[in-house]
Amino acid sequence: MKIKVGVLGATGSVGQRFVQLLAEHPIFELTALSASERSAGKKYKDACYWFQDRDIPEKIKDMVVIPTDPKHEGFEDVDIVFSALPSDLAKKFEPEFAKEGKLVFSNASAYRMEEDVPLVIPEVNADHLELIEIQREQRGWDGAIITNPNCSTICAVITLKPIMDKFGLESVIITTMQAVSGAGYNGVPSMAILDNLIPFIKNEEEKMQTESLKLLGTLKDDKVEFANFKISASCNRVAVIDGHTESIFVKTKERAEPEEIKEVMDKFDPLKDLNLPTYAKPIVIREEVDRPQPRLDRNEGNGMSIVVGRIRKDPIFDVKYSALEHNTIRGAAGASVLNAEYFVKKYW
Ligand SMILES: NC(=O)C1=CN([C@@H]2O[C@H](COP(=O)(O)OP(=O)(O)OC[C@H]3O[C@@H](n4cnc5c(N)ncnc54)[C@H](OP(=O)(O)O)[C@@H]3O)[C@@H](O)[C@H]2O)C=CC1
Ligand SMILES: N[C@@H](CC(=O)OP(=O)(O)O)C(=O)O
Repeated sequence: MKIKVGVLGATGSVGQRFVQLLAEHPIFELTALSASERSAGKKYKDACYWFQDRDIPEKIKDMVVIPTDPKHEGFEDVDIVFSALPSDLAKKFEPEFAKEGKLVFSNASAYRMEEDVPLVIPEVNADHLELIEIQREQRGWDGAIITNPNCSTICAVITLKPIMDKFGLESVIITTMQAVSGAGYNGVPSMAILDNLIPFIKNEEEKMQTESLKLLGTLKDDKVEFANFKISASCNRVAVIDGHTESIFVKTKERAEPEEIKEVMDKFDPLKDLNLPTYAKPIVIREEVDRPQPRLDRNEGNGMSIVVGRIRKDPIFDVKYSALEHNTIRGAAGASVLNAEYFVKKYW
């Protein structure tokens, strides 16, 4: 018997990726698609401006969009909802679903930094899911809110985790080159980005500099002690449709040669024996001098692998490398679905 699930904000850019990942899922049955009142009552294919590279899954096309209301009949037998809502709407709606006993796996930033809310990448800090019991006690609800991080943070932190475990981290500097899909379908006007680059993404650097320390922190006495390495991010929007590229500079506590960094990254695969449907090897190393590239590498592991290349000595830090992530799959919808798959495997 599959677990019935819904998507909140199903017609948006991240919502469409959730629909793609969940339409034919072996564990989850997608039975509820919600959006705003202006979409409610319409068939999904009529409510949504679909812009993904494959057509709307056949079984989804004629599903009727429902209001984002946990008391609506369409949610009555749904156990898990995936939230693709913008942060301000997530702040309002997600607790309503948790109060109704639903598990909310959210891509939105609204609750990520709350002390009792797990901010999770299952390969990195799955034990933080234990915060759910604290959350339930403190907030008095039977459901829970579980969040995945900001897309650019996911990319960097997955590559930093094996380095931190083996060599420790002193300082990290990250420069991002982020795809326009990160801002949603209408986020960046074509006239603003064609033949251009924008050295600003609102709140992005702050998110990377805080979420990374929570993710790589330690769960102790029912709260997360943040990691204490220094981290600085510089975020840019570039004329790429999908795929965030990051230049990452690392100063380790113990000396580390590029070959040693490559080895720990390549071996990093803590979920490999769990048979999670959305799982892919978290880090794939490319040896070519000019990789990774978004157009060539973003679909590695069906968009769930981080592709790393150019691991090399740095004259100021210890090592530097390039990392690439599919920002709407590994960086958003895929991150939430993997969190839910891991939760079901371990706690259901
Ligand atoms: N990691 C990444 O690369 C990306 C992350 N994001 C993040 O994901 C989130 C969603 O972004 P995105 O998909 O672009 O957002 P969109 O604006 O494309 O979609 C927003 C969704 O929310 C729904 N909505 C709007 N108003 C209401 C309302 N009043 N009540 C209920 N539902 C409502 C919309 O429904 P309707 O169609 O009816 O208006 C739509 O389904 C954001 O937090 C964003 O920061 C976004 C893009 C990519
Ligand atoms: N802010 C990222 C997308 C993202 O991950 O946003 P959020 O942190 O709200 O999920 C971008 O624009 O590329």
